[in-house]
Order: sequence, then C-alpha cells, then structure tokens
Amino acid sequence: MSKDVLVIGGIELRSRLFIGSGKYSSNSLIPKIVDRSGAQVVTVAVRRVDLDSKDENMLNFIPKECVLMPNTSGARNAEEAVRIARLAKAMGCGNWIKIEVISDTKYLLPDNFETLKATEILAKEGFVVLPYMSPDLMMAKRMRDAGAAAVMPLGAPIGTNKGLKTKELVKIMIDEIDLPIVVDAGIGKPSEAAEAMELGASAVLVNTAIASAGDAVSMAQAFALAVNAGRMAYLAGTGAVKDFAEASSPLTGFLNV
Ligand SMILES: CC(=O)[C@@H](O)[C@H](O)COP(=O)(O)O
Repeated sequence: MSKDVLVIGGIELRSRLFIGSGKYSSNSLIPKIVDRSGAQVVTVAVRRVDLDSKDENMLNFIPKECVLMPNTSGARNAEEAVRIARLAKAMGCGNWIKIEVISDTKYLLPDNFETLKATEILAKEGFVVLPYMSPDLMMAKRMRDAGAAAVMPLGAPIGTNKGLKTKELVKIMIDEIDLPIVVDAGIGKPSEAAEAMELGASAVLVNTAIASAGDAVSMAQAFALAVNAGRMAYLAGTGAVKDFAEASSPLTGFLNV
C-alpha cells in the first residue's frame, strides 16, 4: 500500500486505531496496549488526570509520543464540556478534545445539540475538536461547519460490545461528509472494527472490547490487524454484491469435451 496517512488537526497518523485508557485491570497495562496496538491517539477522561498523584494520574501511563485526546466525559451540557476542555488545556493536555456530552444514564447516548454548541465554542478557541455523536448526517454537517476536525459517530452504546449497529447511518455520513469519520463506542470484536474500516471509516476508537478481553494485550494487537485489513480492503475496492449467482469459472466448453 502506498503512503496512507490520516491527517487530523495537522498531525499525520499512521495508525487508524484510537484507543481508550479506561477500565483496565491495571493502569500498568496501558503502555503495553499502546505498544501492541500501535495506536497513536489515546483518549483519557480529564477527571482521571490528577497531577498530584503519581499512581492515579492517567498521564503517567500514556507514552509521551502518543497524541493525547482528552475527553469531556462527565459533562452533561455544553457549558460543562467547555469548562472541562479548558481545564485539560490548562493542565498541559494539549489542544485536542473529544467532546462527550451525556445526560442519559441508561444508554449513555450523546446529546448532539449540546455537543454542537460546545464544538462551536471550542473550535473558535483553537481546539482540535472531535465530537462524539449519534450518527446523524445533518448534525454532522453542522459540526463540520462549526469547525470540527473529525466526527465520531457511535457504533453502539458505550461499553456494550454490540458492534456496528449503526452501519447504514454511518455509511451515509462517510459518503456525504468530507471530514474524517471515526467510529467510536460499542465495537466489540476485531471483525466489527474491520467492518467499519471496509465501509470507509477513517479510524475506529476502541476501549471496552480491549480492556475487557481475557488477554487485553493480544486483543489490542488483534484490533490493530483488523483495522489494517479493513482499511486495505476499502482501498482495494470490494466487489459488487449481486442478487443472483454467477459462476466463478466459465460454464462454456463442456459440450466439446
Ligand atoms: C474511552 C471512551 O472515550 C469511550 O467513552 C469510548 O466511547 C469507547 O467506547 P467503548 O468503550 O464502547 O469502546
């Protein structure tokens, strides 16, 4: 494959697997997960960054060469998300921000309207804004117009490992928006990550499926392989789906044998 890099916020990314840093049995696993997955972008909940604590501060476990993508998890409206984003920047977490605005505690579905408001404010302040959203074409266009650097539609509710349940809606976004589409949340298996990449997603973000695997480090590598395979298949161009059978070898010539 020729050079195939994803550019977000002016940064060239070779890996299209983004990972989360929550739910691991031990934080000391995180550097190994980063290493085996090859991930360059790591998201961290700002409320888990405690600069005063060596053991509890998540930043101590994320290799310095990674692109840090703090997220606003815990925010219930735009105002809280903006406050958390500014705090992250002041704490030295850089200028990337994954906006996560959630007030629904049962399904943890994002509030697209509040997310858009936060996107508008933070993009104007110079943040590289990646809004986590329910897949909706019109809303994604508004996020783009507001200055989002990428949009992150969910595959299924966070932490469910249910897979790419939103496939048709995500496909519409991929086809219609000229902005990186990062499928985030709910991806439960490497094959589902490959499915998203075959569809044309720019990247996938996975946390629970890796953190909850029997062997998280091996699962991280399995996801990396699947994301690469899916991307390669997308670039190769998958064959047409047909309604009727078509023989794989010519059926002519039998009568002359
Ligand atoms: C870590 C993070 O940002 C999650 O909120 C994210 O959406 C990933 O979801 P899964 O845990 O379902 O992979």
